[in-house]
Amino acid sequence: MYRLIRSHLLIAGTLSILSNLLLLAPTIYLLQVYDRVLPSRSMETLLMLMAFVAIALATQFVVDVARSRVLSDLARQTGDVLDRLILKEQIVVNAGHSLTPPVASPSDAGTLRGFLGGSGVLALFDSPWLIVYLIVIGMFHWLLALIATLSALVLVAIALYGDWRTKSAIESYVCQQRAEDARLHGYLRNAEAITAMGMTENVVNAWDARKREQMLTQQRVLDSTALYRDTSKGFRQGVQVIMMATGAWLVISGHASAGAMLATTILLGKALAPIEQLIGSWKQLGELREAWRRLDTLLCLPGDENKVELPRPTGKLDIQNVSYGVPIRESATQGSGRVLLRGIDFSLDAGQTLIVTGPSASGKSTLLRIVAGLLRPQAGAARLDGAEISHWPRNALGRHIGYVPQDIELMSGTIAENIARCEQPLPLDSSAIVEAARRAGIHEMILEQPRGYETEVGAGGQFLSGGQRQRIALARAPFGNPALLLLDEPNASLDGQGEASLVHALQKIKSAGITVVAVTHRPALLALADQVLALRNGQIEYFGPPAPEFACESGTAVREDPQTGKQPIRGVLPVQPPTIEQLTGATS
Ligand SMILES: Nc1ncnc2c1ncn2[C@@H]1O[C@H](COP(=O)(O)OP(=O)(O)OP(=O)(O)O)[C@@H](O)[C@H]1O
Repeated sequence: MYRLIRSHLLIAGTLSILSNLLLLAPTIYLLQVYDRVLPSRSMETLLMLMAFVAIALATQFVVDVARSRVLSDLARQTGDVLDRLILKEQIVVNAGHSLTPPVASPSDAGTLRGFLGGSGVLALFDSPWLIVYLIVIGMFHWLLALIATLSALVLVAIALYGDWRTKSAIESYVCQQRAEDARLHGYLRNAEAITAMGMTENVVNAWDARKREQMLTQQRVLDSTALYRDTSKGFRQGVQVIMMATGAWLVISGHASAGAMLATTILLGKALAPIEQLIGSWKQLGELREAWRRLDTLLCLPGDENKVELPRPTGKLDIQNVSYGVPIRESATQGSGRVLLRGIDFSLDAGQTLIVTGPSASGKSTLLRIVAGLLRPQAGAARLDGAEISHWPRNALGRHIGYVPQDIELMSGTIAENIARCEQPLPLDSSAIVEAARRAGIHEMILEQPRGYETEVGAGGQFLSGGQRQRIALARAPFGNPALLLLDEPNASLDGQGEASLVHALQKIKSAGITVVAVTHRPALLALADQVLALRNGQIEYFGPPAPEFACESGTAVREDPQTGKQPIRGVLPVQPPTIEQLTGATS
């Protein structure tokens, strides 16, 4: 983090030194008026002093404006860098279906931006000047310096005590706040079901109960901060009275001048002001500290910078003894967990089509996510053209992969933008977009939309039907000619006609030499299969070419039934008897 903001901070720090030096001018002016102008009654001296202080004040104004500009520029620049990183990390974490939330959230960048653009940062810059002011007070009289030092120590002690008392409360409510934000997001995603089933009141009540708890914690922090702020304010005013009284006593006993008495009282006020301001904004400082810690961790996360970009793969896939597990939700501890895939081992030549099937929750989508590089197996390796998938730079790998997830949500934007994978600006030559739509058999469907390819799909694609969303996702996947196409139940929302055009599209894709891995429960895609993989309980039950009984006729898988003749295969594909060890060498 420091590296990101160092240069701006150095400039702002230098300007702060200048500003604080210039801040001494009015005090010197006051001292001179009292101790020199009044006894000598010299108008020239007064005019000279006025000119001196006017120049100092004007310069200070310029320096302060410049310092604020530097800091607001820093807030904007840092925000830009962090916002990008945060969004990237959130996408990666969500794509990996991780139980651990993203390291940082957009509100962390907002907190930092707010702090850098506000008065809190100025108080931080000004507070070290306390020592300089104390030295200057000491130059007038040691007793005044002693009072000032003791009062500064008391204020610092109040600040540290306040920090100690509120730290854990701030941490806990920031944590609650993040969990609530995630929950709120979940409610909004499920708005349709919530409204349709009359769950709105229940959801709002549940949310309200949790929010109230969070608000109570926040209120405790605010109350304590207000208490420390008022205490420090009262204390500072009391100290100024004592300081003035001591100054007056020193003047009466001839140890100091009247000017020194006033000057030191004013200096003390200036010295303590930033500390008082910091105490008053302790809640924001606590939030900033939390945000800073998370942003720092985010910036330290390993990126793709050092990964070597490999040439375009041919699409040969080697899944070598892959096992994948997740920690148990309740304990969320590493070590003990649940195995979702165990000893998955198979290879697919470039250009081959693999149909993955198996009962619900057998691990099909999990396997697909591993092949897409979204999940990293704990054991074994998934390789694309011999290179471990996790070793690929994420963006480079993505260009070679077409992926249709099980739950399709399109991005806000036009149909064309969605097909072109949100490329900005859209390619000038839109023939690739139209070609992708034609290949998926949706060109005509798109032309029927109100604004054709320019039709807005709405948030998540809400203006389109489930089948339309699926077909646009199917056009997007092979856009850019990837080497590997991964489809998770691509025909789940399609009618007979849609399924037939999907089969047709996949035939074209297959003849273009693209490797395809498609998860399906339905037999229509079997006609395209070079290999079939059947999973059960996270293990391979069958891997090999479609067995003879999976014969396909007119795009429909059929099996010879001794009694009734050829019957279409329905539901889950029939699988070989479990010969897992022979087929995969997997150990359970
Ligand atoms: N992020 C996760 N954390 C914990 N468990 C998970 C996670 N993702 C998947 N699972 C579990 O892994 C198992 C396999 O899920 P997966 O989605 O791979 O099954 P599937 O075969 O694709 O099922 P379906 O055909 O119903 O889509 C399920 O029991 C699911 O609960």
